[in-house]
Amino acid sequence: MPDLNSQVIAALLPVTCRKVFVAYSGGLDSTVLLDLCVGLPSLTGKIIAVYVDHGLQAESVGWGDHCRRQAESLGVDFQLLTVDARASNGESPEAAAREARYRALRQLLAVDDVILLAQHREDQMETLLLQLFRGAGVSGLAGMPITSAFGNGQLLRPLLDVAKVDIQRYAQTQGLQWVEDPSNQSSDFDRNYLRNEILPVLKQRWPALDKTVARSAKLCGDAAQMIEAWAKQTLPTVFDSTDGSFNIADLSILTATQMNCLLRHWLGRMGLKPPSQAVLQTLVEQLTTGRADALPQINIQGHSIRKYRQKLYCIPELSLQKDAQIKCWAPEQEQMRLSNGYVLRRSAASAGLSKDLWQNALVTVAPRRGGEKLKLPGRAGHHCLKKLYQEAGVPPWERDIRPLVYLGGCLAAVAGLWVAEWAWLRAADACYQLDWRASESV
Ligand SMILES: Nc1ncnc2c1ncn2[C@@H]1O[C@H](COP(=O)(O)OP(=O)(O)OP(=O)(O)O)[C@@H](O)[C@H]1O
Repeated sequence: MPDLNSQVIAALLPVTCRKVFVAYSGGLDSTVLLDLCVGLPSLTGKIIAVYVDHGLQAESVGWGDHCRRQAESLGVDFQLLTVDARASNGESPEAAAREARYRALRQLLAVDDVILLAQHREDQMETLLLQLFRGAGVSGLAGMPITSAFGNGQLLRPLLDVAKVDIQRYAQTQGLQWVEDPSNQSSDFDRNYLRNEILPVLKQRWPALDKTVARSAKLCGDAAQMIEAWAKQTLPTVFDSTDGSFNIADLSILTATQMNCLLRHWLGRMGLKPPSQAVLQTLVEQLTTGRADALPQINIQGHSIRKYRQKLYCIPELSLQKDAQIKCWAPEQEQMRLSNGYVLRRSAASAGLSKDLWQNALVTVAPRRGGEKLKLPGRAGHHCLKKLYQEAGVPPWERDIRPLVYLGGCLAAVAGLWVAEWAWLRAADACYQLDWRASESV
C-alpha cells in the first residue's frame, strides 16, 4: 500500500478551481488534510483553513485559536465561522451541529471554489452502518460521495478511501499537532457508541471491515445512480410542468416499486425531503386502487398532497391560505404580492383586459365569495364561476385562492384564466394580461 501523500488531493481537484477551503476542526484527520494541501505547490495562495465554532463546548474557542496558529505557521489563510448549533424540536444535537456547520460552509463557496472535508474510510463505514440501522434504501446506503455539488461550488472528500491507520501514521511521521475532542470518547452519541463499543469487536472478527463496507457503499451508490437516472428519464412522462402535478392517468404500466420511486423523485423536485415509507405506501395504494379523488389529504413537511381528476398535487400549505382582504391596485404597480406567497403580475398583451378601462377605474383584487358570474367573450349567457372552474378542471382548493380582479367594483377578470366580455379587448399595446404564480416561480 503506497504511503499517503498529496496526490490524493491533486487527483480530485478540478483544474479550474479558484479558492480551496479546508474544513479544519483541529482534529487529527483535518490536520492531515490541511498538511497534504500545503504540500501541493499548485495550491499556494489558494488555501483557506476554516474553523467552525459551534459554541457547544467550553473548549471550542481554544480549538479555534489552535487552528488559527497552525494555519499561520503553515502560511495559509484562516477563517473562523461562528454558528448557532442549538437543536430544534426532535433534532439530535449531532445533527443540529452538522446542519449548522454545512449551512455556514456552503455560503463560503463561489463558482469554481471547492471545500475539502477530511472524512475517511472508517467514517464512511460508520455512516453506512448508521443508515442501515435506520432502515435506509440504496441512496442512504451509498454513504457519503467523494465529490458533490455544494452551494455554488463543490465539496470534495479526498480521504474517503484512506484507512484511519494511514492517516495516523502520516500525522506521526510528519510530527503534526492536533487537538483531541473529549466528547469523541462519550458513547452517548450513536456514532461514538458505534465507533467506541461496537466496531472494535466487529473488526477483531472481520479485520477488513472498513474496506468491504466501503465497497458496499460504492455498489449501493452505483445502484442509486441508475435508479435516479431511470426516475429522471421517466418522470417527464407523468409530470405536468404547467402546474407541477403528477399525472396518474396512465400508471398501469408501472409496478408499485416503480411508482414509489417516481413519487419520491417527484416530491424531491417539489423541494421535499424523501418522505417516510408509510406516506409513500399510502400514496401508492391510493393510486393503484384507482378510486377517483379518494386520496385522503396527506400533510408532510409543510405541504399538502391532494388528488383531483387523475392528478396528484403537492401544494405548500401557506399558499392554501385565502388572502381574505380586498386590496387596491395602484396604477403604477406592475405586480401585487399576496399574503399566501402568490404574486399577481400585470404585463402588456395584444388581447386581454382593456388598458384604457384599467387606467380609468379603481382596480381591486379580492378572493372568491361564492355566487360570482361572468360573461365570457364569444360565449352566450352568463356563467357561474363554479361551473367555469369545473369545466376548466381547476382543482377545488385553487378556486378559493385564485384572485378575482374588479374594475370600478365590477368583476373584470379571474387571474390567469378569464376576462369578462365587457372588459375584454383585442388591440396591440392596448391590453393587459394577468399572471398568477407562486412567488418562487416568478
Ligand atoms: N468545527 C469544525 N470546523 C471545521 N470543519 C469541521 C469541524 N468539525 C468537523 N469538520 C469537518 O468535517 C469533517 C467530519 O467531521 P467529524 O466530526 O467526523 O470530524 P472530527 O472528528 O471533529 O475532526 P477531524 O476530522 O479533523 O479529526 C472533519 O474531518 C472536518 O473536515
